[in-house]
Amino acid sequence: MYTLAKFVRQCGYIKPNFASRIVEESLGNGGFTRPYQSIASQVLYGKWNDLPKKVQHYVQDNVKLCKPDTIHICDGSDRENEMLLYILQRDGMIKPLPKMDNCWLARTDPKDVARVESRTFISTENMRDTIPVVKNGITGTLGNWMSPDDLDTELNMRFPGCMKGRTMFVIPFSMGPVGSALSKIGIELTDSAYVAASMRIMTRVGKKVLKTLGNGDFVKCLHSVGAPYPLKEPMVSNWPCNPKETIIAHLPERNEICSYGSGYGGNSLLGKKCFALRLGSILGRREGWLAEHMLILGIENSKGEKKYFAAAFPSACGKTNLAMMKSALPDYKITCVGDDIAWMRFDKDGKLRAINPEAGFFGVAPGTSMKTNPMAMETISRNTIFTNVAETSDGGVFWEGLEGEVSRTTKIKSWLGVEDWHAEQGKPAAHPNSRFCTPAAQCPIMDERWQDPEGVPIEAIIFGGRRPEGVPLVYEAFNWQHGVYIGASMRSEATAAAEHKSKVIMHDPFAMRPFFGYNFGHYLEHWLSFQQKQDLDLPKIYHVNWFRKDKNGRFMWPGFGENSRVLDWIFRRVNGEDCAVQSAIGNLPRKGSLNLEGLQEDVDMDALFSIPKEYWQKEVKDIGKYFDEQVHEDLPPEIMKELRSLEARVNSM
Ligand SMILES: Nc1nc2c(ncn2[C@@H]2O[C@H](COP(=O)(O)OP(=O)(O)OP(=O)(O)O)[C@@H](O)[C@H]2O)c(=O)[nH]1
Ligand SMILES: O=C([O-])CC(=O)C(=O)O
Ligand SMILES: [Mn+2]
Repeated sequence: MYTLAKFVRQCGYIKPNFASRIVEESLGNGGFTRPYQSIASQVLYGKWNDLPKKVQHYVQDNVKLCKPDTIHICDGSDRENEMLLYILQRDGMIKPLPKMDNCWLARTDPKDVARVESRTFISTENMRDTIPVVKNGITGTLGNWMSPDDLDTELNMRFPGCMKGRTMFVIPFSMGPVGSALSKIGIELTDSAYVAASMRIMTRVGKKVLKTLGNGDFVKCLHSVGAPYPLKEPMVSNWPCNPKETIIAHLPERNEICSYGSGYGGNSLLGKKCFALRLGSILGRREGWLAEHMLILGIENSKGEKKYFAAAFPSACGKTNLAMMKSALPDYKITCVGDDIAWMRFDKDGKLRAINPEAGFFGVAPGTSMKTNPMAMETISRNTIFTNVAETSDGGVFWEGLEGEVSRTTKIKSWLGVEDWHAEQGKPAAHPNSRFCTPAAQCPIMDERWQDPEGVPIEAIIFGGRRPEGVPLVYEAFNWQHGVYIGASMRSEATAAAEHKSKVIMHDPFAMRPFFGYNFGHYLEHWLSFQQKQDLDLPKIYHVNWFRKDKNGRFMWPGFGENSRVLDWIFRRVNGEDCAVQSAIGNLPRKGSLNLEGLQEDVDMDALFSIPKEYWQKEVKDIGKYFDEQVHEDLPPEIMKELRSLEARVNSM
């Protein structure tokens, strides 16, 4: 009988820990590197000659450097996916979830669960290209710069021989629909089958990409878990990584990304944050477009009138949930174009057009339920890789927020492997940054134009964050420049998406603080530049806050599907409806203009929309200090002008 196991064996895949040993035995030379034969003979899967010359050179250079035992050239086929999953399962990195359809659970080393911002660097000749020059004596918080020489030293300490005993996967991928003028191609080299299987979901992978690429240029993405054989330390949860040596490096001048030591998605799926946001934002500035940490949604009313909005909220602050919400207002239908990243460009008619460069969702699991996000629940019911969630005794998944949706008799095993987990034990069942990785095409409300190579026209841009105090549910910018100021002054409670202590209120301008590819001051100039251009249809700009809390620490607004009430108000504003009143901070909904029909919960609207004067005076002061210290001389004067006008308006409240 022809089995997958047999096929995998025939291809020559051996367990990584045995690979080097076998090479060692067969060579009888103490296990040092295998004598250099031809690179083609190292290829277990795929054809070396199918690779364009430039790609061959890139692979060749890095095979010499990283010394993998074998090479796999990804073609994106279903059969390949079965192999990847088989290998991952065999190596104990994932296990099947039999209650679901082709779903898998990965548990990481608990030291490798989130993005590591402190180890993320951008390297350019000129420091000021990358980060603002901060005020004397202040530590910068708007990105980490490293000189190319220093970075080379860091990389040379890590990459040589880093893939020994492992297979190198060569992943040709397209960010954006293959062949669209707005899309870009990358090649990721990785020694992680988990990354290969996830990239297949998150991006468009395969032969078509190579064909489109031809001998053109691509973004070079090198990734290693940093755990060559023989291992220096035993693996935890069969999850290879190297947290002590982790580094995520960007070399925009060489169109290159090098990530070492972490297998976690945000650090290892290099098409996402590293390429689509950090390098993307640099390209955007150079070429006159925008790469943003934004969801894209479609909203259609009962008259068949349709608009598209983009929204930037920091990590784990509600993009996925807004992008695929089920509207509480029966008059509206929401459709999803993307949940995390938007590439946007003004077209020849002056309309801002957006594409979602991704093909999947790498979404936060906790909090997702039939009640809060039924569309996500449907999406993740099949072909999904879960990471660091808890599992149920009947072969399903569990996380905080699903309490009402599992039967009382099922037992729960926590993400750390604690059997018979109970909430009373005081630790969460799932890691707060546990994620699902799932194909976008499976979402029942994908917009009919989500893969449109032209992109969709954006009519409103929404900023927001977790603001427990002082910030109303929604307000509207007076104009583009004021809107850019609002984006620049964004703040939010830290979340588990990165290594920061959660609940601290952090500045997170444009929800891009961890993702700026270049100097934030220059980024602001780029945004402001659009108001000088003739005949652009500039979208209206808003700020929302679903996370205001009352005295008892409870959310004042029910959120999720009820957020459609805010989208409705924005929709009508974009249509020019007179339903706003001016306030010191922006335009607020006129009393009674927010549609509250059918709202089940009692909401104290006055409290939800209040703008406490002292709070805002402090806010203005904090933001002024932040700009002065962190952006300093790189702050465009227009932004300071906006801050001063806000201050004057707040003082005269
Ligand atoms: N209270 C409340 N919580 C929300 C709301 N929307 C989302 N959340 C919760 O916030 C958390 C993160 O939400 P996501 O939508 O996954 O965040 P995201 O912005 O897509 O995050 P990244 O993928 O990290 O960029 C989840 O636990 C959600 O359940 C809301 O309207 N109200
Ligand atoms: O990159 C990640 O790990 C997931 C994500 O969307 C974010 O953190 O904003
Ligand atoms: Mn994100």
